[in-house]
Amino acid sequence: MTIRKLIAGNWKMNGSLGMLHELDGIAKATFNHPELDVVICPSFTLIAPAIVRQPDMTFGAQDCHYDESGSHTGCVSAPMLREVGASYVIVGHSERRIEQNETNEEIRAKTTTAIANGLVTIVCIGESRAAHASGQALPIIGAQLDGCIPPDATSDNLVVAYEPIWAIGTGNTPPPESIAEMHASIRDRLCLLLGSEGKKVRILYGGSVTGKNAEELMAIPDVNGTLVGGASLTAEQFVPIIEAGGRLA
Ligand SMILES: O=C[C@H](O)COP(=O)(O)O
Repeated sequence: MTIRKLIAGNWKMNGSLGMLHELDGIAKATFNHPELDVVICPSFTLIAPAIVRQPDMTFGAQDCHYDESGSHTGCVSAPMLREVGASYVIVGHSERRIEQNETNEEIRAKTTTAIANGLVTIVCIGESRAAHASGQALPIIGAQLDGCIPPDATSDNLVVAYEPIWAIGTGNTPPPESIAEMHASIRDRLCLLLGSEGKKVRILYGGSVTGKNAEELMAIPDVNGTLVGGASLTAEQFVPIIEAGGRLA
């Protein structure tokens, strides 16, 4: 089965109005590769201006609340994201799990609300360096999937991103055979949780993806794209990743 690849850029708490010109080169590469999906997830404040700059590109957010509205100072809801034109949302990124103490239960609630509001939801999972070193990665990933994935999610509205925490922003990536083992295990779990839909859900790899390693990483079985942090911030670094995806599509 061929699964359409997704290249997602997570700008994290970076970027500014003055940097949106980077989207021009990214858009050009995106439109040259209609066989791929490309999404940029800037900060909340940049989503609307990014859409004004490149109205034909796809944009997402980096989080949303599990309630649709209410007394949650400083938070942003899924309907608000849809209203400004976001199509995707990332939930459960390890930086939020660690800094905001987000639990699997909250992440599942956010995923349910995001999907109900028409957002394609990228659920992040990944093990710590300590868990990796002690051989606990597989059970931890399994528990995160069991805890975070709503039972009625489908391949149209759910994406899973495997990001080993120790690979994020470090320049280190796991060996290809280890990524292959992890993605195969995630695929098996998704099939258990979602039945035949689990066979089609896109599983992204994230953690120190660059233009140099993207093709090798996306050639690994069951790696259906990438979630890119640092290298998504400029066209110079992100376009080669889009082109790598295009060569494999
Ligand atoms: O969401 C993106 C990931 O945390 C990866 O970040 P990175 O590409 O800077 O390692």
